Amino acid sequence: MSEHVLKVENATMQFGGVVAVDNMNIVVDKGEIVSLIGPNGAGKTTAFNVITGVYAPTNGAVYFNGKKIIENHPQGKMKKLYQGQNAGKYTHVLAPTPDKITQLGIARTFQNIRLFKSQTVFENILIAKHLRRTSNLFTATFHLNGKEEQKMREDATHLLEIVGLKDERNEMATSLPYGKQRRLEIARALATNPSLLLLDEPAAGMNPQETDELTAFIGEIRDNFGLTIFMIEHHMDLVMEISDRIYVLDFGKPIAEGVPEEIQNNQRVIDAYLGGAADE
Ligand SMILES: Nc1ncnc2c1ncn2[C@@H]1O[C@H](COP(=O)(O)OP(=O)(O)OP(=O)(O)O)[C@@H](O)[C@H]1O
Repeated sequence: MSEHVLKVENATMQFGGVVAVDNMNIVVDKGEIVSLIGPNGAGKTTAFNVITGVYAPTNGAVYFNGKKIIENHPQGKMKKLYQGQNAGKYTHVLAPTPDKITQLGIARTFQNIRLFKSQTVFENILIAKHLRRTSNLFTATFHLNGKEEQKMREDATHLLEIVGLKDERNEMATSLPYGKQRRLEIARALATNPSLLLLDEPAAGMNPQETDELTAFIGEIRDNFGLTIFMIEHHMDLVMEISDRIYVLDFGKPIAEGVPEEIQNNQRVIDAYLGGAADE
């Protein structure tokens, strides 16, 4: 039986009194584009932060290609609170750092663009390629023989061609128009050779034309790079057009899962989200 590329099991993330993610179960299969939607503050980014090792979950586990990569079980008083959810299933804490997650083959973009600001387009890609080899930014640029370095440069050039940024290669990353900065950020994530790509609101701040281009671009990179994509997005046109399946979060809990048509017609979703919070 083939394993899910991503499986989130009973994940709970609590910050003091706020339960940002509440016993969440999600699976994403190979080659799928799956979206995570929900009103502001529903817990979507927190879910990404759990999957990418930014936060160790209060409870639960994350599997990547069938291998458990993250798990936690509550201690002390919390143990009693979460006992019902996993009944002693988890035996130890496994909390890899984000760079270890990247090295496993999971890449991510952020709600706010995070490019290396004082570097060119090409350098942004090259640094990301080095980071796949080592998590240390300083050693990343050393310890390579000429051949390896040459290969990385060729790969970076090739990647810029594929994503349509080769003409901008020597421009400063931050001088690019907004839509292209987003594209560069995705390209930089691709430079780490992921098999799973997490996109956090890739269309945030984009105009309709940029959003249309991005929609096509996400489909293209899924096909060209054999990717599995898990995406948070508020632009419903993009979500409905491109998603194979959609999960809806409300107050940290998944309230629905299904293909776009099912989600559009789900009364609970309409009540919780589409009726009020959608921005389109
Ligand atoms: N580090 C943190 N410390 C305390 N509370 C947090 C932290 N991160 C998130 N939260 C809270 O968790 C809840 C979920 O936030 P989160 O950012 O995950 O929602 P979201 O669905 O991504 O929202 P948006 O669509 O606005 O980006 C919110 O109530 C938020 O205030």
